[in-house]
Amino acid sequence: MQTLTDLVASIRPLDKQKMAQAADYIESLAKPAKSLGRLEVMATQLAGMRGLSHLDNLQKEIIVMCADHGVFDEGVAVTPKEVTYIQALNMQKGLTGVCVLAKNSQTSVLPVDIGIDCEPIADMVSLKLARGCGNIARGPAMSRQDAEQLLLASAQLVKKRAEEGVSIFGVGELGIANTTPASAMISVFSDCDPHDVVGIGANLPLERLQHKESIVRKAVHINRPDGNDAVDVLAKVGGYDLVGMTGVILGAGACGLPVVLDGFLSYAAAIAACQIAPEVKNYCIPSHFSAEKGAQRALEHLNLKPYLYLDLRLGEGSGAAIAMSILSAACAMYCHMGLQANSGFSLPGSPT
Ligand SMILES: Cc1cc2ncn([C@H]3O[C@H](COP(=O)(O)O)[C@@H](O)[C@H]3O)c2cc1C
Ligand SMILES: O=C(O)c1cccnc1
Repeated sequence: MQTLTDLVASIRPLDKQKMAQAADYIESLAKPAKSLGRLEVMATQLAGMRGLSHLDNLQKEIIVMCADHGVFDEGVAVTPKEVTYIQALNMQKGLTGVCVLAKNSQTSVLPVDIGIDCEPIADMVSLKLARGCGNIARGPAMSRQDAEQLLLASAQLVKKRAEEGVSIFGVGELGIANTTPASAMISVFSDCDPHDVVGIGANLPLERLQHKESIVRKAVHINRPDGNDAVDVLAKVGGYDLVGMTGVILGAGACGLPVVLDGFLSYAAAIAACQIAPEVKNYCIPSHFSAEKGAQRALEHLNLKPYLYLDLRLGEGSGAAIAMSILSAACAMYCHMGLQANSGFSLPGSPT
């Protein structure tokens, strides 16, 4: 994976033949046809991924990209900036929301310092180029070169973890103020006014929402990102964590492995990833419908239908952690259910 072009080229289409075989096999299980609904669709999708030779004993991991944002200085978040660092330490201790939910679904969590405004953190994977990205209300978040370097480094990390046995990835993030750049990215990609996508993030008081909208508008106006060039959008109005998430999504696709999305921030990253490499969409598994205002618009743009409606708006990968149990359920169905033939009956398929 030397260049972004190589990375994109290594994302292959799903294997249609294997998917057809899997669909036939699922039809032969001891149940009415299609009665396990979207679990069947999910198992069929997974069966088409070249990185999964069978759907048994899958090792699940959520990579949590942690970084700070210069735009924090514009008063777009109520949380103290140090909370990014403090919560990153809590990730290591297993104390965050994503950690407990991931533990509950037998999933590991890998926090990555991709630009927290702090000294190096002992025993934490680091891809850090700088302590926080630029303030997008005054200039670009980072150079295009830095964005490309971080995309490749994040994809490389996924490849390494896949070689070490991880077979299902999830994406998460931590970065106080990051709903501001994510809103900017989504408004550029879906060509809509910031008013339609800017939400309260981590509880910004409603009376400050207009200010946050105006900062997003200013960021887009000053940087003039090209909505048809996702790397330009990431570099100009994104952030290190959002670039890292995009790299994780592309990296999973390049390994032929599924990547479970999380909430609002992951939607922004997934839109960027799908624009860079449209084929990667087949490897994306949506998890939940975020309660952040712009979620609907982002998911419509992605054309993905979430599995869970839980009013989550935490981030970190918390929704991905819960959805890992759904992936395990789809695999359990596929690998362990009895067959109609072995049970002495045969049912007609359901009408399509
Ligand atoms: C304690 C705490 C833990 C979090 N974990 C994730 N987020 C989430 O909220 C932040 C984005 O919201 P905003 O743009 O309004 O700052 C990100 O860190 C995101 O991961 C948290 C936020 C807080 C306060
Ligand atoms: O949807 C999310 O993931 C989200 C929403 C608000 C704040 N942080 C994350």
